[in-house]
Amino acid sequence: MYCIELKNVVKKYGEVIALNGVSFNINCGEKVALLGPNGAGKSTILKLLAGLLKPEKGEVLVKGLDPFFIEARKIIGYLPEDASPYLMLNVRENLEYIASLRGVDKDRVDKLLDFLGLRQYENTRIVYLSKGNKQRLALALALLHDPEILLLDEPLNYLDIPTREKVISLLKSMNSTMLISTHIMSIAERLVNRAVILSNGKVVWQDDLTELKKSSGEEIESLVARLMEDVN
Ligand SMILES: Nc1ncnc2c1ncn2[C@@H]1O[C@H](COP(=O)(O)OP(=O)(O)OP(=O)(O)O)[C@@H](O)[C@H]1O
Repeated sequence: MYCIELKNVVKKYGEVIALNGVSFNINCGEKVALLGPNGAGKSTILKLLAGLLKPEKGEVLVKGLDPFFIEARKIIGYLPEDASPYLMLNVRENLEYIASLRGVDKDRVDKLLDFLGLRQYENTRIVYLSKGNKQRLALALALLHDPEILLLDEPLNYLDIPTREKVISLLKSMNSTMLISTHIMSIAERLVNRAVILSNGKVVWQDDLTELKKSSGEEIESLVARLMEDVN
């Protein structure tokens, strides 16, 4: 069984066709980058997999389950593009609240506070956090239950360089199945083995990034840009 499966998925927002027959699979334990120009449909795919949207047509499965099911939600960690934790709570309260819902030990909250450099902000309300620190908290919330399946929308947005490096090492060390949407190719190259490239709501290319680089000899950034443009 695949850990992530999309079969001929069509998703519309009113008249806008965001996804037009998208199919791809991800094996359990695999780390895959979701690449594509602005508006290609990357965030929509992650929202469908997180159970926040339903497709008009086709099937979206997480370990064979509809992501709307509680059993699926338990094993998913989702970092939205512009995460909005509970604004009236402070950093620790946000983490402890989600930890209690997920049945996670409070030690894990402390570990993540330290790892992500949030200790000094633990009593700060979200409205007073910088964008980077809000992103650190959003990452902590997605990672809290050590999820089997991680859906990350631009995980390194707003983070400073040392924190980026820490997060990259952490993600690399995890055994979770990951689907990571990013515009930063160097990060995709360091984190994943395979990429799925979307354009205009369709998969236009998917394969092993190392093989692609080897076979073309071109810099990966320009190669991927060309793959995206060829179909526009
Ligand atoms: N809530 C919405 N209402 C209407 N249209 C939407 C909505 N959300 C997304 N869209 C449209 O759906 C398409 C896909 O959007 P999506 O956010 O999935 O793209 P993306 O690849 O994540 O883009 P980006 O790289 O710019 O974040 C775009 O045409 C976008 O304008």
